[in-house]
Amino acid sequence: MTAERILVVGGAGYIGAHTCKALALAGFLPVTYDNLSTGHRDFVRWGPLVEGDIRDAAAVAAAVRTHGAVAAIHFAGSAYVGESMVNPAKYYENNVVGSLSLLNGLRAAGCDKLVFSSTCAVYGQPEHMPIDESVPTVPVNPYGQSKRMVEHMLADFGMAYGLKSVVLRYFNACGADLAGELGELRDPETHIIPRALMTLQGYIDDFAVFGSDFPTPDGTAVRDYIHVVDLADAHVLALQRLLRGETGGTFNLGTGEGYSIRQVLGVIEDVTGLRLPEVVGGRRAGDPAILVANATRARDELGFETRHSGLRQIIETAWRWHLRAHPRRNAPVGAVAAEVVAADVVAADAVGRRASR
Ligand SMILES: NC(=O)c1ccc[n+]([C@@H]2O[C@H](COP(=O)([O-])OP(=O)(O)OC[C@H]3O[C@@H](n4cnc5c(N)ncnc54)[C@H](O)[C@@H]3O)[C@@H](O)[C@H]2O)c1
Ligand SMILES: O=c1ccn([C@@H]2O[C@H](COP(=O)(O)OP(=O)(O)O[C@H]3O[C@H](CO)[C@@H](O)[C@H](O)[C@H]3O)[C@@H](O)[C@H]2O)c(=O)[nH]1
Repeated sequence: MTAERILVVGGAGYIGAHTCKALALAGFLPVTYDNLSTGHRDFVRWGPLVEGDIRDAAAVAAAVRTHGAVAAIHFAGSAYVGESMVNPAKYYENNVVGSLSLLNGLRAAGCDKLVFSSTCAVYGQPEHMPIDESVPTVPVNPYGQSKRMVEHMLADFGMAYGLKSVVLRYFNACGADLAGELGELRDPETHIIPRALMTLQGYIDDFAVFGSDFPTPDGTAVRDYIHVVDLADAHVLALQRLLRGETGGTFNLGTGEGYSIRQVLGVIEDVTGLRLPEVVGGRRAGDPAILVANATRARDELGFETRHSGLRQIIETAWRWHLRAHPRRNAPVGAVAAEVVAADVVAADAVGRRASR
């Protein structure tokens, strides 16, 4: 029996590539459609790569037809909260205009099933935690706003054209492939866990905690960190639901546990045995104080469970990946993507940086 083909849009990126691996393990053939703007050619290992942009609807339609894709998963977009505050045009262009074009391309080719990467940033800063899917969406940054607009588009396309979609609102994706094959690799890197680890490796010298005056127990922002392998598995469950002909829906994906930045950095120091600089800067514009998921609906309706999202396992897998992916101190991060080797060079280096505790 030939494997069903799934168009994985943005499949060369961090979460997309982990999902391609999970799809392959579940018996699907992932066909990655990506413009490689932030993705990596060498992350595409479980199926073919079609190089293309979501803003090219004809190319999307051609990719669906050529490969016979029965459904699509849409990861492509711009995803930095801070950047969206200073360059909202990029977010409305790539995330909103791009998604509209993608939907038109899928429709033209008769592909009527879609799983969409949304975010807890659609909620803004709700008053009560944890956040379930019925909480009103009041985004506080253009990134979250752009994702919410796409969610509306999906609902309208569902009613008018019969598109069946599952919206997955992830909280903070983190960690790395358990076998060390994939991980976070961005240039520039803005996310807290990889930035802290790269600081310990000597790649980043301006690491700071952004804000210590939030209304949280220790004053630093609280997030719900979910392992990327758990997220990848959730996409397979969502896809299978659509392929069974069941209705779509909107689901939070998180653990229900919130950790402050200080707590995260404490576990990082514990796992690595290294000390981070204690620098506190101002708040980053657009950052909510606390975001923690109520993911009961995903558990009850998708059968979703987190299996790898303990904070320690998240950091252990991320650290292992960083030791392999960034073997050369001061090398541009993107440039070493293809040379995921020589872990012991950095391991030895890291031992040299070990500070007394
Ligand atoms: N990382 C997180 O914590 C997180 C949390 C919630 C939601 N999300 C969402 O999940 C998705 C994936 O995030 P990620 O962290 O893997 O990011 P990523 O940047 O690693 O992946 C995005 C991928 O999309 C591709 N892409 C971007 N614009 C494109 C375009 N116009 N045409 C074709 N391909 C394009 C990139 O090359 C890249 O491979 C994003 O939509 C993001 O908003 C991420
Ligand atoms: O060097 C750093 C980097 C980040 N932070 C803080 O750490 C927290 C988490 O930041 P980050 O890791 O950048 O994640 P978020 O801003 O929460 O955004 C991520 O998580 C969102 C869901 O919360 C997703 O939608 C986004 O795509 C994804 O980038 C925030 O308070 C940041 O200000 C620091 O203090 N120092």
